[in-house]
Amino acid sequence: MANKSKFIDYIDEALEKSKETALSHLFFIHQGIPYPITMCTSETFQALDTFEARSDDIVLASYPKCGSNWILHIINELIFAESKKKYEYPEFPILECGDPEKYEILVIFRNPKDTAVSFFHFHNDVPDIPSYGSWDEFFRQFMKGQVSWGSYFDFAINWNKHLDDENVKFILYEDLKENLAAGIKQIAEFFGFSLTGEQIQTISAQSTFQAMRAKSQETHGAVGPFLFRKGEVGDWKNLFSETQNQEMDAKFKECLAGTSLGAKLKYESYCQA
Ligand SMILES: Nc1ncnc2c1ncn2[C@@H]1O[C@H](COP(=O)(O)OS(=O)(=O)O)[C@@H](OP(=O)(O)O)[C@H]1O
Repeated sequence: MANKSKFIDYIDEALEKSKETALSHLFFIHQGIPYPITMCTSETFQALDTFEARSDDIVLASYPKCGSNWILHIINELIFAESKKKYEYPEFPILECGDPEKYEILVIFRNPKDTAVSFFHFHNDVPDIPSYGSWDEFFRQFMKGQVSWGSYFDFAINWNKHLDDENVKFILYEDLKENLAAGIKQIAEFFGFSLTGEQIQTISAQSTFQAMRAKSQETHGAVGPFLFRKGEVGDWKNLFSETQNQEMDAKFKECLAGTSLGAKLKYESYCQA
């Protein structure tokens, strides 16, 4: 994250607002989806209606807690390796709308159980962000899609329609964990960056959870160590009850069984093993 001060200023401001916000007052609804009033405004959505992308823009789509900061870091390193230019964010780099046809889009997914657990910890660990009464309460809201940025499953159902589009590249968090260098190579190839094996190895070393967590205060400010919390696959086993497992398994089946995305998420390996 190059232009750190603006990036961190934005996060700090959102945290400052969160301090005075009760969970029951956290959301405003835009087109049926809850967004946190501490980070999004209806004016931003309105302004984005007339947003025009440049043909070489890169767009990343992610449900919260699926690894968006991980991918942003990798993209920055790839751009730096290719062009020797450190990308400077003029603003906080999250766009909520726009015409996806104009971009090459990376979409990162993570299994829904670990995503929910990461999301719960973020709310309840960061002192200034409104907490849920318990994991069970968060789980109920997550399953109803009544959390910030709405339903994981609706997000997944919508992206399932676009996975095979030419301008879309799917990345799975768990695959990246399994083989970071291979994932970085695929991302580089998708964007047409021609890097040496050595450059890919260097970026891999800088993109491990430990390396990013060590720099998290510098890159993300006070929230850094909470954002880069654990970075593991299977942490859901520490919180999910048997009933919650069954409920999530049934929801996955209902929404994604037999779909292209359903297969790509490797649910049996990461959520049932
Ligand atoms: N390098 C690397 N390796 C492995 N895992 C990583 C990495 N970087 C971020 N993470 C984990 O991604 C989770 C946060 O996701 P996001 O960055 O999408 O969060 S946010 O929605 O922008 O708040 C959060 O997951 P949990 O640790 O399970 O909470 C981060 O730790």
